[in-house]
Amino acid sequence: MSALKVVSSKLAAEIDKELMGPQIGFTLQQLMELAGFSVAQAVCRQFPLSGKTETERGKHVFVIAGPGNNGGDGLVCARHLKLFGYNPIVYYPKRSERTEFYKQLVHQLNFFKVPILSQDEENWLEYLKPEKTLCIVDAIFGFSFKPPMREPFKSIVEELCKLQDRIPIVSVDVPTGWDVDKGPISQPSINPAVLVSLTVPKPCSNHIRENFTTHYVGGRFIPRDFANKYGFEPFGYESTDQILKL
Ligand SMILES: NC(=O)C1=CN([C@@H]2O[C@H](COP(=O)(O)OP(=O)(O)OC[C@H]3O[C@@H](n4cnc5c(N)ncnc54)[C@H](O)[C@@H]3O)[C@@H](O)[C@H]2O)[C@@H](O)CC1
Ligand SMILES: [K+]
Repeated sequence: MSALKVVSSKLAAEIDKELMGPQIGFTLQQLMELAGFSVAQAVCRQFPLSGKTETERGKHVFVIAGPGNNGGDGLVCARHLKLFGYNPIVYYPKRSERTEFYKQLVHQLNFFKVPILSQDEENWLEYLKPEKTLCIVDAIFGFSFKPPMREPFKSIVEELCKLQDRIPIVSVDVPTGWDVDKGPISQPSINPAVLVSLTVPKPCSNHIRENFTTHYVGGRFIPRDFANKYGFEPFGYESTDQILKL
């Protein structure tokens, strides 16, 4: 398999900054909406509800949201999943006070009656049972993660690693705990069943397990010349799709 075109964590941060800079003028909210929407689409593509029994359709999609923008993508994803007929439930243990915007995303989840576990929920693992859970959306950390991981996420990720053989994990942008550039640097590590790279894959995506992880790219929000400026070709999304299987 030829190595994918990837951009480093440093370049990914620069791309983000330029997209939201004065000349282009995207807002974070716009990009996050498209990012979360594309992750929801990847869940639908990978775990379609059509033809499933009532019990299967009722299973939870357990979304774990971290404190930064990767977590924000997870909150948006949960809202779209609800609209798509799924049964999302959100665990958001460390809520960002950085901007009002994150609180608004939580209000929107309440509006859609998506359950959000309390911040200090001790029994969160009760919601993670193969017979009750369709998949886990790992929206804990993305391209700004710097190891080593601090609590409470260290313990959370350890628990996810124990469960991942029985419940598939969908990682948003970067499998949580992986070094963005070097891949899995400590054990145990998350091995996602699905990785949704946003805008362009990061170098760590070259370490996903072939024949195990399905890799999508999402976050369809840049024109060709901008992609070329950063050294990659735009992805061949079809029609109105927000994701492309790589
Ligand atoms: N252009 C794009 O591709 C876009 C990317 N977005 C998302 O934004 C993400 C990047 O967001 P951020 O820059 O906010 O960063 P992250 O969400 O990756 O992480 C930042 C947060 O993690 C904490 N953190 C970092 N290292 C830690 C450690 N070792 N232990 C505990 N906590 C730690 C930081 O204190 C901060 O709160 C991307 O990966 C992607 O998911 C979208 O929301 C918007 C558009
Ligand atoms: K992640």
